[in-house]
Amino acid sequence: DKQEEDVLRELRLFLRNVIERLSLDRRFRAFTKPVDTEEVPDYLMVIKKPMDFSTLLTNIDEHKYHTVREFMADADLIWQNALEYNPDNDPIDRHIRHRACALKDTVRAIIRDELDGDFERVCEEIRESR
Ligand SMILES: CC(=O)c1csc(NC(=O)C2C[NH2+]C2)n1
Repeated sequence: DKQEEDVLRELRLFLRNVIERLSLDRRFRAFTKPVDTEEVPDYLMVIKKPMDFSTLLTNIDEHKYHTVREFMADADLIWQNALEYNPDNDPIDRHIRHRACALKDTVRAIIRDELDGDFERVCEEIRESR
């Protein structure tokens, strides 16, 4: 109904704003677009569900996320994939793991500080009612 569509529209606006702010952070540049499988040919053999900021944005615009929890499941893939694909003790792997952990902490802090628990509960109620 109208009020429910207003809630879901507010959810999309909030999630787009989170992605926009993450995309402006230079530490997270490697996470802005899908990994180029021409440059990194074995990536899809290791990582089963690639994710990046541009894909999250497309998903938001396609109304794929009805709750913040659903969005977080995909957003967490970005840093989880980076930790999995970069396990070695070499400087490049360690640098991207450090950025992956910074992404994990940054997303959690934004959600903790800026998402009203009552708003997420309304989103979950709408989801369960459908
Ligand atoms: C986005 C992401 O996790 C990514 C892109 S390239 C990369 N890692 C490397 O290129 C090599 C350094 N050891 C593997 N990781």
